[in-house]
Amino acid sequence: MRLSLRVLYAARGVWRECFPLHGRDVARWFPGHMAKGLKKMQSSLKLVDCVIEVHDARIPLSGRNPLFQETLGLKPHLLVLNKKDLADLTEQQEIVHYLEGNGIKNVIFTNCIKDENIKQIIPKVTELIGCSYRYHRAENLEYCIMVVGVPNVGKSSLINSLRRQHLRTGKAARVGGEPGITRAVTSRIQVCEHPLMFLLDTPGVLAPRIENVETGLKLAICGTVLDHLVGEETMADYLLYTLNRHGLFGYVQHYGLASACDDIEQVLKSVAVKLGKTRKVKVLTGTGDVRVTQPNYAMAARDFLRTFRSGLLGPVMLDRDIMPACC
Ligand SMILES: Nc1nc2c(ncn2[C@@H]2O[C@H](COP(=O)(O)OP(=O)(O)OP(=O)(O)O)[C@@H](O)[C@H]2O)c(=O)[nH]1
Repeated sequence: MRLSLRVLYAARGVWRECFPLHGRDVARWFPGHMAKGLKKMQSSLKLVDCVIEVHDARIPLSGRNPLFQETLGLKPHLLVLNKKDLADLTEQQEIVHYLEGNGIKNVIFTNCIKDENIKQIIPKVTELIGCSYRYHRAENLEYCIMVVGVPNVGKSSLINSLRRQHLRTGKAARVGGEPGITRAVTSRIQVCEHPLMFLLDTPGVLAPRIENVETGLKLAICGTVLDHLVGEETMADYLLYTLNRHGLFGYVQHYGLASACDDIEQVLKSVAVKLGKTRKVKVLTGTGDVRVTQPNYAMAARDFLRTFRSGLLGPVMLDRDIMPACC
């Protein structure tokens, strides 16, 4: 829900201009152990004709792992921006232009839950392979594609969606709401008969160094890192900051709040009360212990994030702040 211009105007200056980042150690959220996954991918690369990189359409310009390009970059590359149902793609053309300017020429926006645009993938991949030199694989009539990406962006869902569309068959790759469901580079999974095409699913691999804390927070609210590593209340605060700045006030209606607000404590308190998520805590007073009822902020933060991730607060473009005005 977008509020009327009058209300938005009245609220101008109320929202925070920037998110306080002090003291947040992004390195702790993204431990460097993921290099192992990348090494495995490299060793399978000689079997591969094309790399499909899946990323979250809500963050099309940030949070991708630059090592994919550096280490797997010799192969034809298709960027699939998935979860388009959750993304505000009003500026899709500008995004595509910007990516093109950065050397990413092949981009498809998908929704793997509803199989949207999935049928464009195999023809595109076939075309890319057709234009490339396949080295020792030139005689081989079957294609092998590696699917890479940061955790939880929908790599396994994409494989399952391709199989539904081209083979009319069910699930082959495990899907989950948390990052880290795929643990190893899998054996080949067939996704198409004509041309005969196989995919390798791979574990999600984050960049060893995230460029800045704000990118880290965007990746976190999109669910690419385990929530407890960042802290649900910090993430809820960043989400609130973003929604307000973008004029997305769906949360006010969703939780029946009196008005939009930029104070996370206030919002979580109202959410907790609304959801009946309170808890009794013991307080030591001068006359002894008393039990008081307090809002359960942690449960409220969890619900706020879950609601956002399921799309109930409306589509969002988290990279709007870094899109150059002219792109
Ligand atoms: N709304 C929406 N959700 C999606 C879409 N594609 C996948 N999901 C959900 O995103 C979550 C992660 O999907 P997976 O396919 O397991 O992601 P992954 O990249 O293989 O995850 P890892 O194994 O952790 O690397 C699941 O809850 C999916 O149902 C989509 O297009 N739209």
